[in-house]
Amino acid sequence: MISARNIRLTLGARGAETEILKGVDLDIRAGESLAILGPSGSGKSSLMAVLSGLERATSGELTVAGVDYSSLSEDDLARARRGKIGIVLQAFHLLPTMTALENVAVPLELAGASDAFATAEAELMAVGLGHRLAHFPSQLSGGEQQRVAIARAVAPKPAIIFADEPTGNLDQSTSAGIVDLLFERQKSASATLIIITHDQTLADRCGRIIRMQDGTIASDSAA
Ligand SMILES: Nc1ncnc2c1ncn2[C@@H]1O[C@H](COP(=O)(O)OP(=O)(O)OP(=O)(O)O)[C@@H](O)[C@H]1O
Repeated sequence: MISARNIRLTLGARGAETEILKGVDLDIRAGESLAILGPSGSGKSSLMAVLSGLERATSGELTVAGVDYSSLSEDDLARARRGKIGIVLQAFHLLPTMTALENVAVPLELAGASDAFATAEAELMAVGLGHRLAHFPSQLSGGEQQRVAIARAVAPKPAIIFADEPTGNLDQSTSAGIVDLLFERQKSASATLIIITHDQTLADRCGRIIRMQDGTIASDSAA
């Protein structure tokens, strides 16, 4: 599903560049669940940004879901990503002026789905929010907002779901429910799941754990 060879990422102004990813090699099979662990600043979010097509690698080869990302422009990357990749972030990034239903349905509609609202409603029911469709983000708890974000990420039936610290802003019992949901939705969509986390218990639920250290993969093992 993902094949990365010698991925390097350098960011910053000329003369003050920082090499953030220093030659990452990684293969991820379809349907795998993978946790990315590592100290703050080791490059986890940067690796996710490159693998999900949000950021272009400075050099290296990258194939995602059969598409050669290394040769695509930023615009083509955005097109390649659409519908194929779902992203869940720590800060839920819901649009405050839209209801829960609209937050899930509108991106589907923009992507051309004819049954966007029906699909969005079904996804929100699946994450236990059938009774909160007309609520705005400010009227939802943190855990509920993250459920909406998961429904939004999964609704287009992406091949890959990325989650960056999906429970970082939630208390422990809410987190457990969110993690259950992520794995359940992954199974139901037969998607590949890649989670960045500092939580060893969450990592242990993934089939595979990689550890980043200073822009490289320091270890890669079955959980
Ligand atoms: N635009 C940028 N320009 C220069 N350096 C950057 C830029 N973005 C990130 N960095 C640096 O790249 C390094 C890796 O950052 P990254 O966010 O990928 O780490 P991380 O492992 O996800 O950390 P955390 O666990 O704290 O989120 C950090 O040292 C960061 O300061």
